Amino acid sequence: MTRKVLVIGLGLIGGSIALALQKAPETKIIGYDMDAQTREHAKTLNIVHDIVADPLAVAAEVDVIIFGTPVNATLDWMEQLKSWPLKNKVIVTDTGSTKKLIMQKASELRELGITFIGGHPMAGSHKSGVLAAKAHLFENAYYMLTPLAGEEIVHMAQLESLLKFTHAKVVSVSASEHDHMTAVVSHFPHVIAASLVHQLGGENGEYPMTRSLAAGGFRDVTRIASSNPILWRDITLQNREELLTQLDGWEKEMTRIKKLLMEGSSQDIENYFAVAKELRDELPISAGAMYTPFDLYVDVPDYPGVISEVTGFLADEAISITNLRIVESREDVFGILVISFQSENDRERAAACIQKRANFETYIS
Ligand SMILES: NC(=O)c1ccc[n+]([C@@H]2O[C@H](COP(=O)([O-])OP(=O)(O)OC[C@H]3O[C@@H](n4cnc5c(N)ncnc54)[C@H](O)[C@@H]3O)[C@@H](O)[C@H]2O)c1
Ligand SMILES: O=C(O)C(=O)C[C@]1(C(=O)O)C=C[C@@H](O)C=C1
Repeated sequence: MTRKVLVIGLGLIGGSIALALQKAPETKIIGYDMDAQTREHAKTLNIVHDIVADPLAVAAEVDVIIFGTPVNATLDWMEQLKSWPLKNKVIVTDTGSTKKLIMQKASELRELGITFIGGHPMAGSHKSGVLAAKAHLFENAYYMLTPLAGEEIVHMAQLESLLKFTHAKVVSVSASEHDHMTAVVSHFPHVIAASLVHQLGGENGEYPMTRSLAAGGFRDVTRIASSNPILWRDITLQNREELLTQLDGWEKEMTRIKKLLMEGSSQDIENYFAVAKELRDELPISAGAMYTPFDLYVDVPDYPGVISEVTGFLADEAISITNLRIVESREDVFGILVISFQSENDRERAAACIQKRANFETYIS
């Protein structure tokens, strides 16, 4: 029997989930977005199998509903769900970056016999919209589920059996743990990134050249400030308390730095950066769209043009690469070229292509 999945909100996240879940057997993905052009793109780019102009039209026949909408819009949809003619066994979930308010609303749905299990894939990008969607966006990323207390194991298993096609690492946490942890690693850094950009904006009058000098460091630290403001407005409103707690901690940290700058010895200052470096270097490797673990090591002989030769082979076979670097660890006539790919499949194709075309040895670290 075909399982029907309705995805509401077909932007970066909803579109990526829809693409990933197309790999699930006997599963039909139906999409809805409030934006007509997004619906059109989703259909022509085959992001969904079918598109509807009104989700209510298919509500009674779907087995799973996934919200890929900004978190305040998700709350509105959850309210509307209460009066929809849903299947008894429907499982409803979301992808939103905040969970406490959404799970409060989920308790109201439970009273009406509707199963809602909160979800949040910890991968994304500053890009938004359906055109940025990618099937592999969640590969190896954490995917947090926030079930209500006492959620039936069979419901969890049903949802996980579908989400496994995202190739994410599914974990369960409570809604309040979720909102605390994401405030630390995602929501508050977002506020800081935006504040740094505002601070740069303040330089425009007297030092207009400053913005032209914003190179790697500033760009790395502020990339996320280019995200969709509506998304972040909603996240901030829903996780305001945790953000205020983070802000208190940040103010204390800034006071510590101020004291360090005014009174600290050069050793104190060095220690401050050394401890930060150690903590940062120990972070587990990130997954998701920006960082992929799909590196291929290639032993390449040291002659001019060898790198463009290798990348040319890959281009000939339409294998896209996400990053490229050379490891300078040896001094003999070979070097190690490290090429990153978006997926396991791309890496396997690349290894086969390089071995066939150049017979350079390839290996995975
Ligand atoms: N961007 C990220 O990095 C990221 C990562 C993980 C989770 N999330 C969460 O995923 C959700 C979607 O984020 P996104 O990055 O895909 O945003 P997006 O802006 O790319 O897409 C949102 C989509 O929802 C549609 N939409 C907005 N309001 C709607 C409504 N009321 N009804 C139907 N459609 C509506 C928009 O037209 C758009 O297509 C958010 O809840 C966000 O918190 C985002
Ligand atoms: O990589 C980015 O651009 C993101 O902002 C992704 C990011 C994050 O902060 O890590 C943003 C919001 C999400 O809810 C999950 C992931």
